[in-house]
Amino acid sequence: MTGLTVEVEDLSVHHGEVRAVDHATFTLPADSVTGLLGRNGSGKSTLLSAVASMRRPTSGRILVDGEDPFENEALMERICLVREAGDLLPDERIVTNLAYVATARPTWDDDLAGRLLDAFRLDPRARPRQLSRGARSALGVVVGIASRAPLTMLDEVYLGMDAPSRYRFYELLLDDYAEHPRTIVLSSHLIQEVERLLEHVVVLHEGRALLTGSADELRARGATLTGRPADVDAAAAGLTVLSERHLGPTKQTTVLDGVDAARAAALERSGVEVGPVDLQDLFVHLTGRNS
Ligand SMILES: Nc1ncnc2c1ncn2[C@@H]1O[C@H](COP(=O)(O)OP(=O)(O)OP(=O)(O)O)[C@@H](O)[C@H]1O
Repeated sequence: MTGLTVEVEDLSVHHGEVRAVDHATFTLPADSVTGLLGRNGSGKSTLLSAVASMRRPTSGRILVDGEDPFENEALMERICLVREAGDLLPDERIVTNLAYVATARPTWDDDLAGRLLDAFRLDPRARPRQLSRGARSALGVVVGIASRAPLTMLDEVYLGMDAPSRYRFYELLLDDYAEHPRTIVLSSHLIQEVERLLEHVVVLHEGRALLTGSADELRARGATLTGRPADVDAAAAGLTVLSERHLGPTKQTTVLDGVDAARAAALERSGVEVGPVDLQDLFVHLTGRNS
């Protein structure tokens, strides 16, 4: 089973007067991990619920594996959207809930679900309503990973999970993805944490897909310049500065555009180290303005 491709064309989804998604266009490649990055209220959840066919687009088009997902039952069992706690029945035991999910998901792996419950120390006899917020989120993670859906969308599933649990989640997701490639979308604003997982990125801002591409392409749009402060300042002169940090006697400045391979080589020769841009810096720069 391979992952599904998602094509979003000029998509708008309104909630009454609110244009939650506003003429967004992008493609998610099959068998990749995409970060859907955006500030609060940028439209991430609305967009994902439209792809999962829980909301009808106001205009524009969504194609999943070339088909419209709306009321498409055959496609629905291949698409899994996990929001907090995975939309489970709050008063049924976890084991009962998972058995119910399994009947709806042909790709469900029961052994994996058991191992994930152990990893997050979730008692199968517990009921979702009794769980702490972080444990409920971990249960959502179990549903999302063990479903092994060809299109798996995890909408800020880490809410309330502490740092060790979140890192465990990233590790378990990557391990399973390596063995069973599929299309995974992670919506998040914890960019520094998820950055290393991402192969592809869509930055949503005020409902629009502001930036989309492979994570490496986006990182190559800027550069970090590290070295003696005077040398770094000279190298960054005239460029758009995204951030500046002092690291003991050295300075690190992140710039956008303007550092091609030839310029990077010249800077390296003059003692300024050139590295890729941090996605977080790029994200803050692009979405920080209230335009
Ligand atoms: N059911 C709804 N009715 C009216 N407006 C809504 C509804 N759901 C979302 N919105 C509005 O649509 C916009 C996008 O919300 P959405 O939840 O999709 O964003 P988000 O990027 O997922 O946000 P967050 O990161 O805070 O979860 C916001 O302005 C929000 O207030």
